[in-house]
Amino acid sequence: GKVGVLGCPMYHGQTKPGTKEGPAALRDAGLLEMLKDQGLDVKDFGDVNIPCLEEVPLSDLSVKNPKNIATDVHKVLDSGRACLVLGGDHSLAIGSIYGHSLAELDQVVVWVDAHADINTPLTSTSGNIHGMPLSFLVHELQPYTCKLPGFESIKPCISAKDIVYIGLRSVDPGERYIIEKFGIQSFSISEVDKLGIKEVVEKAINYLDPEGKRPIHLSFDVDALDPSLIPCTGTPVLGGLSFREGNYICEELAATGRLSCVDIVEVNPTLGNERDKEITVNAALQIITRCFGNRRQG
Ligand SMILES: N[C@](CCCC[B-](O)(O)O)(CCN1CCCCC1)C(=O)O
Ligand SMILES: [Mn+2]
Ligand SMILES: [Mn+2]
Ligand SMILES: [Mn+2]
Repeated sequence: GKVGVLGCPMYHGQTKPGTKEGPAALRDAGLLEMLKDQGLDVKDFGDVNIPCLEEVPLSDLSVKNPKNIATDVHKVLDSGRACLVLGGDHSLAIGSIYGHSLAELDQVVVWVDAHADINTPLTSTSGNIHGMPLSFLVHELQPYTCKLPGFESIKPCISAKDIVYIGLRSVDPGERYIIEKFGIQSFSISEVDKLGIKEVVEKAINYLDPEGKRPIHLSFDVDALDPSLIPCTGTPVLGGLSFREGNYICEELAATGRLSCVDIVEVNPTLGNERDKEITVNAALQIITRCFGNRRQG
């Protein structure tokens, strides 16, 4: 398989700037070599240009950010490669999902996360954009939200029925209302406990794409995994997916042969000591290799 790797050192979606070190931490730990060692044709497209907040007024900045990300993701996909986006905080998904829609109109989205990330600017209690990305992208939500200055270039591009959540365990009241109102399919951690990860993944894929022909966008927030596996992330929530469950999800999505774009987000190497960083980066690297065909059978 052919993979294009895009670093996206986004940190403006939340208050802990260390997420801008995420791409470097994954590359420095040997990500590209690992992917090549499993037989992939890997091309590194470098980092998206994320202008730093200080100099650029927010309005220009947000126009540029999602646009840069969307443009670069579109370019990777149009080069015939699957796109691997290394975050950076989860606000980057505004750009990566929009960019995916420029290359493939009928993508479906698997959102693996402890959080729903679908607050609108009006329902958010934190004001952090990494808690809102889906609200900019979902057609049905547009009458209920507001356009942030500078986000004009981002058009909603997915429908509520094209999203499935896996791993939810920290959902805000406004998000719960939105999920119920638009019938967004979600498998929370309690459903993972009840059904088991095999049935959750089967149901998720069959719900999104029963005919098995639509490109899949996996937006994987590492905080979906248990904090013991990912000590270096900004918004940890106890009782997450096990390492095996996380690996299984990615192996099964890769096995469809339609995994077109993968975001790996919210690695923040500055949170925790050297050992914590090593644990976090190693877990993230394993997850990434499963997205591109490497299965645990050895
Ligand atoms: N829902 C939160 C967290 C978003 C996490 C973003 B992700 O998934 O990309 O890491 C949290 C809201 N917060 C929860 C505790 C009580 C105060 C509000 C928010 O800030 O909107
Ligand atoms: Mn195109
Ligand atoms: Mn999260
Ligand atoms: Mn997230």
